Order: sequence, then C-alpha cells, then structure tokens
Amino acid sequence: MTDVEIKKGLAGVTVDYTAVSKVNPETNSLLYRGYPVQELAATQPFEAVAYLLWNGELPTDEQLASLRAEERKHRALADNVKAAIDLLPLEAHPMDEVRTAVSVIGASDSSGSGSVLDAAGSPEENLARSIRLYASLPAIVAYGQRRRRGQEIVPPRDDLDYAANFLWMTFGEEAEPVVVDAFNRSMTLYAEHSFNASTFTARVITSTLSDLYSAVVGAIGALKGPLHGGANEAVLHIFNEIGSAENVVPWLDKALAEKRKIMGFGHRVYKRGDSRVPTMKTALDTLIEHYDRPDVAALYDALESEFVSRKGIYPNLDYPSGPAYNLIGFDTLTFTPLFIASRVTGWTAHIMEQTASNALIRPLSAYNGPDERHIDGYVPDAAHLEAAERAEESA
Ligand SMILES: CC(=O)SCCNC(=O)CCNC(=O)[C@H](O)C(C)(C)COP(=O)(O)OP(=O)(O)OC[C@H]1O[C@@H](n2cnc3c(N)ncnc32)[C@H](O)[C@@H]1OP(=O)(O)O
Ligand SMILES: O=C([O-])CC(=O)C(=O)O
Repeated sequence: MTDVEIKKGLAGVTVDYTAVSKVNPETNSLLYRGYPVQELAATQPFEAVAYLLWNGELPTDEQLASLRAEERKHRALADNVKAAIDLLPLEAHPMDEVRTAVSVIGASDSSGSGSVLDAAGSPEENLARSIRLYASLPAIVAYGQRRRRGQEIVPPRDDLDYAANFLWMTFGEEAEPVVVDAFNRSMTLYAEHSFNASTFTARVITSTLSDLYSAVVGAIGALKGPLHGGANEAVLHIFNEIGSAENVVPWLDKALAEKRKIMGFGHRVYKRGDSRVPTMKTALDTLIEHYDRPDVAALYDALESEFVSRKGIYPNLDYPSGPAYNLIGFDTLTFTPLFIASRVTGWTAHIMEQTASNALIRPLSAYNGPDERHIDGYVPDAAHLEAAERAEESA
C-alpha cells in the first residue's frame, strides 16, 4: 500500500475546464452556456437548446430554421439501422438496442471511414455528425417501443417540431400541446450536466482521438446503470412495487432495513436538492392534472417526504421524470433511451470541446496487489510450454 490520497469515484476532483455548462450546488443552479436551465426549459424548443450547447449561443431565427431543416432530413429510421434493430431479440433492453443503432450509424458514416488517424474528425464533420445523431435518435427510440408492442413503424412528419414529432413517431397520434410542452421541457432538462459519468466516459474515449460515435456508444453504456440514467426506469419499478401512497411507510421500512438504494434520490454533486427537480415537478404536475391522476401525486409526495425526513437525501431529476414519462405513455424500459435522445446534445458538445483542447485522459492508480514474485515452481500448461520450447529452438 502507498500513502497517496485516493479519491474514490473521483469525488470532489476537478479534472478540466468546460464552457458547456455550470453545475453549482451552492446556489442550486445549472447554466447551459450561461443561461439558467429553468429559463431555457420555459421558453425554448429543444432544437434551440441543442444549437446553444453546440454553438455557444442561442440561434437566430435563420439559424434555428436551418438546424430544423437539417434535423428533418435525418428523422426517418435508416433501413440498415432498422434491419440491425430487427436482428435483436424483443427481450433486449432498449438501451442495448439504441447502443447498437448508434454503432451501426457510426459504422455507416462514410466521412468516418479510413485510417484511425482520421477518426477524431474535423469540427465541421463532428458538428454534422452530432446533428445527424440527435435527429436520428427519436425514430430509433420510437421504433423500439412500437416493435416491442407489435405495432407498425410510424414515419416522421415534417410539419411537426422535434418534441411533437418524437411523440408522433412513438404513439402514431398527435400529442396534446400540454403533453408536447412537458416532454420538450424534460428534453431540455436532461440535455447537459457537466462531467457526469456518461459525459466523462465520452470525453475519455474522445481523448484517445477516437471517433464521435465510439464516444457516444461508450456514453450510452455508462448512462444505462441505475446509479446514473437508469434511475428514471428504476423509479417506476419502485412506484410499481409500492403501489399506492398508503404503502410508502412499510415499504420504506423494509427497503431501508435491507439497505436498498432508493432510486431517484441522491446526487454526487447536489446535496441539498437537484436544480432541475422543481421545473420537472411542475411539468409532472401539469401531466397529473391533464391525465387526472391524483394517485400519482399522492405516491410521489408520500415517498419524497418520508425519505427526505428520514435520510435528508433529496430527489434528483429522475424522480419526477420517471412518472412523467409513464403518464405520457412511454414503456418503462424506454425512459433511459429518452435520456439518451436528449443527452446526446450535451455529450457531443463535450466531445467537440475535448477534441478542441485535447489531452489524453489517463490517471494513475496505486497498486495494492501482491508484492513482486516469480513463476518458479508454478506448473504451466504443458502443451503451451512445449510450443514455447519448439519456438525457441527454431528461432
Ligand atoms: C440523472 C442522474 O444520473 S442523477 C442520479 C441518479 N441515480 C439514482 O437516483 C440512484 C440512487 N442514488 C444513489 O445511488 C446515490 O445518491 C448517487 C450514486 C447518485 C450519488 O452517490 P454518492 O455521491 O457517491 O453518494 P453515496 O452513494 O456515497 O451516498 C452517501 C450516503 O448516502 C446514502 N445514499 C445516497 N443516495 C441514497 C439513496 N438513493 N438511497 C439510499 N441511500 C442513499 C448512501 O448509502 C451513503 O450512505 P452511507 O454514508 O451510510 O454509506
Ligand atoms: O451529474 C451527475 O452526476 C448525474 C446527473 O445528474 C446527470 O448526468 O444529469
């Protein structure tokens, strides 16, 4: 053992600068390129937020129209992506489905073929790839849900904005404005959160001068875990287990006695509540009213107040998002893929930032295995030993 100080999980370690977003637990605020996320969620279509994250400024009308036109060009599910998804078992987790789809898109991107020396791509290529991925993901997520339900694919509609079209492709009917608005807000809130585990994964992969798609595929893998993005799915499993508000106390007694983590609560950075929760909770309340589901509000409030009063640990964004996506009609397993569709904007903004100011990310470790030892006396595989001796003789 050495006496170096180990920061398990890199907790509290600042590893680089970023101009993409600022998470401030002291003021409980989150800024995207300087703008409070609450203001963006209340006033901007998700397309404008994506533009902001990539370009550093909100778009002019013309810039927004041009991004929208580009997004519409890539909305339809590509044949080879559909074919790859169709090869997967229906029981495959949708996160694996989306991860596979992104891999196929990456492998099919002709601008990325050739030598590994060209993998990282130019800023222009990477912005174009980012837009294509962000535009392609709704069709992938929507198709996944429809195929698991045995429903036909729904082609995109050019007359709908991003959020409305996403819901159209998923459900095959036009969503009510109140639902589109809540969904659009959730997309904005999920878009970016500095050096969270998935974004950091994307930056690590990018730092080797690998390509944008590989970085996004890795980020999807990191997002899947229930300590990170998978928590929005996990919240619904917990809600289903509890059933209704009156079961919260006995359920929590047992869960805490078993030392279970209560999904949707706690955060590595925010210790006094997640800056995004009030905005998402308001969106959830609108949906609860729209769908007339006071039972959801009762369960939500009961679990929150009981857990906070016992543990002093507050809800994170996944807590209100899980029930909101459930009310909209998304299948539970689709919740984290929705997170991907949004966060791909933040990931790609970070990938471009990392590329522009790169240093290979390679920390040190402190060794705590056995002291140096030698293989004398250890009997190796006889056939391997013979082959090695023959190779030595013939050398
Ligand atoms: C969008 C997002 O990705 S937000 C995060 C989504 N993840 C979740 O909701 C999963 C549930 N939450 C957690 O597991 C944690 O709060 C994390 C992983 C998010 C943050 O973890 P860390 O900052 O590493 O805090 P850590 O896990 O060390 O928790 C500190 C203490 O609080 C406890 N704690 C933290 N969160 C929870 C929780 N949700 N349920 C029960 N106990 C918890 C821990 O058990 C630990 O207790 P101990 O000191 O007695 O061992
Ligand atoms: O910041 C984190 O660690 C997790 C999180 O809330 C996010 O990625 O949105």
